[in-house]
Amino acid sequence: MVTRIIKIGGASITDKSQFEQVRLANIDFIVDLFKTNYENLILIHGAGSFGHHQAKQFKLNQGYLATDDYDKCRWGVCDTRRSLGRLHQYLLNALLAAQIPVVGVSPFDFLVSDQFELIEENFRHLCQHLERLLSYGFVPLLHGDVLLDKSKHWRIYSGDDLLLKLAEHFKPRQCLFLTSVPGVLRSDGSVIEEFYIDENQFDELNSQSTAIDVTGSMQNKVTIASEIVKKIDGCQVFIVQGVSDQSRQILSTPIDNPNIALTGCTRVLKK
Ligand SMILES: Nc1ncnc2c1ncn2[C@@H]1O[C@H](COP(=O)(O)OP(=O)(O)OP(=O)(O)O)[C@@H](O)[C@H]1O
Ligand SMILES: C=C(C)CCOP(=O)(O)O
Repeated sequence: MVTRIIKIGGASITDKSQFEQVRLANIDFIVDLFKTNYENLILIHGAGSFGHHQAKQFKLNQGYLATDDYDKCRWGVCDTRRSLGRLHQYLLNALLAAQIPVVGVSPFDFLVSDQFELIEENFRHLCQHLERLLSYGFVPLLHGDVLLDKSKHWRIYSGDDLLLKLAEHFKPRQCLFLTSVPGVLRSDGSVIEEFYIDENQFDELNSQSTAIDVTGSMQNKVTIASEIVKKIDGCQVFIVQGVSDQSRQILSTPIDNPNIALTGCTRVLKK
């Protein structure tokens, strides 16, 4: 049984406007949230400033295009994964220092797409591996990654997309997206506290869309969060600032409390 799946957004632990700039104090704050409730937990982290820059430079989310220099793009795959590995290491160090029995798991080692498509069969081995880790009491830490693709050589796979697939399989009680902003914001900057999937609209904030991102930023997050709410009955879904009182409150409230009511973050809901 999985209680929670949490995506630690790259924006919450790095400065995405800079190349490979980690925010160590933010990592410590977020790790502290899991110190006493890490049972049946799956963690995923995003790339932030460790990966999005290279992925954009080498256009990795388009796969390999015949017009591009193959060796250069292949190098981009290697460098993106090296960079992701650096951020992954920061998180592993902090989680282990907090006595959380974490082990790293890379989607690259398990998932191979075809024409960017991933089918259920692709996830079988990964999910079996995660089930075994969880049954032994480990906390798996996965991440957004580069995947190999049978037709296009490679693709980018967001931690948000991975969260949806794992949620479909494990049917957790709660999914959290920790990020750098309080939640889904309106164009005037106020937070949409209850985002109803069939009613609310997502407004892209132009002023905030300058950070480098190849996986769709908040818009993709809202789409994924909506899919989870649609597909998994009873799963609480929040988009919340990683370093905030709200994230602390959510993670210190027993999961069985159906009346968890918060201000200053977004809960994604269906009517
Ligand atoms: N309407 C909006 N509401 C909230 N954030 C928005 C909105 N429009 C754009 N954004 C941007 O989306 C960003 C969050 O998406 P992003 O994908 O960067 O988060 P993340 O998951 O934490 O990072 P990563 O993808 O690196 O893991 C915010 O930092 C904000 O700048
Ligand atoms: C290699 C990359 C850029 C993975 C992106 O994953 P995300 O930050 O979770 O969207």
